Amino acid sequence: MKTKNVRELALDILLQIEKNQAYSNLLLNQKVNEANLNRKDIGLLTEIVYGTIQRKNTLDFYLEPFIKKQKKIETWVIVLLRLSCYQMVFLDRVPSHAVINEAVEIAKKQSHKGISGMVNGVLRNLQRNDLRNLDEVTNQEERLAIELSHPTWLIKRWLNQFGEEVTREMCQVNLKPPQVTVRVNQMKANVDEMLTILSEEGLEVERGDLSEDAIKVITGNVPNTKSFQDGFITIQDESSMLVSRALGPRPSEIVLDSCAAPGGKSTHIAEMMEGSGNVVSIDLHDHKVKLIGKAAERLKLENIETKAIDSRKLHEIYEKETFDRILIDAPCSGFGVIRRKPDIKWAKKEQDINNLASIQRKIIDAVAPLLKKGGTLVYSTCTLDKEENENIVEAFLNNSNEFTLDDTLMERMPEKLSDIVKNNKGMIQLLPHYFQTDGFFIACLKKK
Ligand SMILES: C[S@@+](CC[C@H](N)C(=O)[O-])C[C@H]1O[C@@H](n2cnc3c(N)ncnc32)[C@H](O)[C@@H]1O
Repeated sequence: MKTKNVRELALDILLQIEKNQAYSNLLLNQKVNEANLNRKDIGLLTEIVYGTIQRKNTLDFYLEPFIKKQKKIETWVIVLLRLSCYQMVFLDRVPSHAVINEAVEIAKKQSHKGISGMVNGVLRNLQRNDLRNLDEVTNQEERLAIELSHPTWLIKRWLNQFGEEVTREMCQVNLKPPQVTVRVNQMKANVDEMLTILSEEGLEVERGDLSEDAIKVITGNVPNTKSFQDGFITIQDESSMLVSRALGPRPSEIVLDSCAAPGGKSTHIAEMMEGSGNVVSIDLHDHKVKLIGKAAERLKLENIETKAIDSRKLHEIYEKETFDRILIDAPCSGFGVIRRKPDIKWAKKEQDINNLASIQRKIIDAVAPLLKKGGTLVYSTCTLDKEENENIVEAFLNNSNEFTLDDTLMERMPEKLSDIVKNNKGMIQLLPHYFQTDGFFIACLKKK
């Protein structure tokens, strides 16, 4: 079989994502491994795939005048036009005529002459004409949705909850490539030692901005390092590291992680407990539970026990007041991680927020009785919407006289955070533009 070039691979990946058959990050990794590309091509492929998904609304706005007269255009042709338009408008390393020639060649391979002629015509028109002006769009929400390439319904919600300035900043951050960070396994080394070791392994690294265990990786492939393979580090975003800090586990405790896969926080908790006590890591899906086991094995952590169970049923399995601490890192809409998984913003629908909120509410109700008196419960999500965050916690508190918000939460958080984050006593909403991290919500509750 003839090997495919970067743009053909990009078309395959984008088409599968468009048909909702795959997640961008997983599919990209899989294709990169299969195609055996060099570093430069991996960079270009990543940039085209992510950029085209991120800017989809804007690209469609630019293309629309040139394709509106066409009868029915097949999805693959739209995707090919989009990825070509992305390169012509947003990348300056490839000249437009080369982008057009490549697109025409791909269209010829895939179909008959009429289609390649149409692709050629549309892209040449795009090249010859000035880009369409956004002022044509008078509705503020629709204009922002096109300019910042997010769905209009999401823009509306964010404008309501955060106002225009913050909405703009969050959307801008979502159009940038994500930062890679690693968490140092403090049982094996400290951050200073790891900065030296990782540099010696050829990575360009810096101390993290926010979390005390974090190192930023500027360049280099983390999974290929000996440090990663030997369990000295784990890939994790800095804001995600703060969740286990909020929980504050201590050696020898019994901790429940009720939505644990792939194990980023369970392994952090187990490290903070210095390998002692017991972390009970639950996830709904058996195949995902296996990932927690794999991570624990790599980190040589023996204090993690994994089980595939629906957390909404945990109260039927465990006795009341079994655990010293409980983490609910709930399934959520993921709008805090759009930089990492840009397809999320197109795949998720507004109704999903209500459905997720109902699951979140059931999980918190089911696991709260399992916490010992005086124990700590952390509810977290990697999303930004009130309905999945504050509203869940407030509704739970309104129904329970056993729990209160923990107003000592900020004492366990980095000092930098108190300057920026509005601390609603025991609740923190970390927005992605504050420190260029993932967006996270963390609420810390105490059982009386
Ligand atoms: C945000 S992710 C957890 C990430 C994890 N805490 C980490 O740090 O690596 C949410 C997880 O909840 C799981 N999940 C969804 N519904 C669940 C349920 N009813 N019971 C248990 N786990 C559930 C999903 O499979 C998903 O792995």
